[in-house]
Amino acid sequence: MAPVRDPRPVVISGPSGVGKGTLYKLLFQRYPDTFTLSVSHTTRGPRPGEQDGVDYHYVTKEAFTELKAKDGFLESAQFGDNFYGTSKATIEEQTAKGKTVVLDIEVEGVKQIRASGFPARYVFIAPPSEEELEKRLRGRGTEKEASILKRLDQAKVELEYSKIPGIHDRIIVNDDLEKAYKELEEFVFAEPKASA
Ligand SMILES: Nc1ncnc2c1ncn2[C@@H]1O[C@H](COP(=O)(O)OP(=O)(O)OP(=O)(O)O)[C@@H](O)[C@H]1O
Repeated sequence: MAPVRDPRPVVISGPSGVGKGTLYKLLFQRYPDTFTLSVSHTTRGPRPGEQDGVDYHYVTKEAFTELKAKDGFLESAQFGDNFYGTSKATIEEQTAKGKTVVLDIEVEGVKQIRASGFPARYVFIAPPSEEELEKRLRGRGTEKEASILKRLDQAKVELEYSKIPGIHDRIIVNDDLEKAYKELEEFVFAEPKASA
């Protein structure tokens, strides 16, 4: 098992359909004991087949609000009636077990983590083009038309944000999958920079 030399969690962002999940799942497959995906808190109920502590930490609205008031979340968001968040304690526990935590986060979450000053490293996965992104989203076959259009709109916001210098430590264009994967692998195993 190749050791990760930089203990900071890896924050992966990028537009929906760009291939983030595909890329980090490859990393998990090839290094099963090294990485772990951050488990978020949510106030929504578990769906059939989902497991507490594996898919999410399922909590009540009261518990969520209390943790948020105590500054317990690295980032949090509301979708519909439900709250979602990444707890600092969860990341610290997973890191203490010797795992490198991977966070799959949308742009608002990236801004919040940046603002919190929590040590992390940031990688953005970019599509080769907006046309290719649309093709992948449609090709995946998981989304209805309205959802595809919403995701493409959001993609424009994410791509604009990624152009601001200094936000991400690395931008990887996911054109050829194996090539993009190699770049991700190289990034996660890199020596920490002296300034980091
Ligand atoms: N380099 C690539 N070339 C071609 N197709 C790809 C490439 N990478 C991923 N794909 C395909 O693009 C689709 C979207 O990938 P994936 O589900 O990993 O995206 P995602 O960024 O995790 O999306 P979301 O944020 O919505 O979960 C999948 O069908 C995947 O197989």
